[in-house]
Amino acid sequence: MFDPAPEHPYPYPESHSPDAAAPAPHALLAPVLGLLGRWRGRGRGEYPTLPADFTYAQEVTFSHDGRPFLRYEARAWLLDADDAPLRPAARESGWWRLQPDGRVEALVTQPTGIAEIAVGHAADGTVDLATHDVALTPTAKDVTATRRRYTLADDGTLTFTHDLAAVEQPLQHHLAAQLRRAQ
Ligand code: HEM
Repeated sequence: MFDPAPEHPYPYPESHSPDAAAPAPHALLAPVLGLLGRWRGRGRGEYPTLPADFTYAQEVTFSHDGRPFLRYEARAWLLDADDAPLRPAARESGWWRLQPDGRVEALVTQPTGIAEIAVGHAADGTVDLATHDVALTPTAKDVTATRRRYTLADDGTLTFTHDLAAVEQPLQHHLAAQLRRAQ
């Protein structure tokens, strides 16, 4: 006989903001407290293998459940010249494991068959993550490295830049976006 589990005893959805009722953020999240929540904004992208630059919008969410890691989720969609949505673009999700001294270990997976492990540092409103390892499914594009930088400015703008080494190209600019808190 199936014995159903009791309802999940911990708050769901996970806490999005530092002042949410519960749970309290873990002390190791201190360097990334300013990122908690949902962000939305526009960006531009390019890569030497692509025929043209592109403009996109993106929504990014950082949440926590009281333990020393962030849940990370990002969804992008391409925009046409009139700001209208063209089609869904990259999405990814993962975990940022905060270590003492602001060190960060991140695990990020994408539906394009790419799983990244990145390491870096969070301090003073900036998070800088660079590839430690990449695993690819058999049909994924050949991504060898990335670098992701998030910078939170005093005016509340979160700037994101993403460098990419892939398809035999060296590490170089792929994306830059500016995000603001979304409701
Ligand atoms: C906001 C997030 C992103 C957007 C809007 C974006 C957009 C694009 C676009 C429009 C293309 C051209 C192909 C297509 O039309 O689908 C592309 C290609 C590509 N992107 Fe991104 N991308 C994003 C994030 C990423 C990330 C996180 C990675 C890898 C970690 C990545 C790796 C690649 C690769 C490998 C290609 C193929 C290049 C080629 O084969 O010539 N992208 N991206």
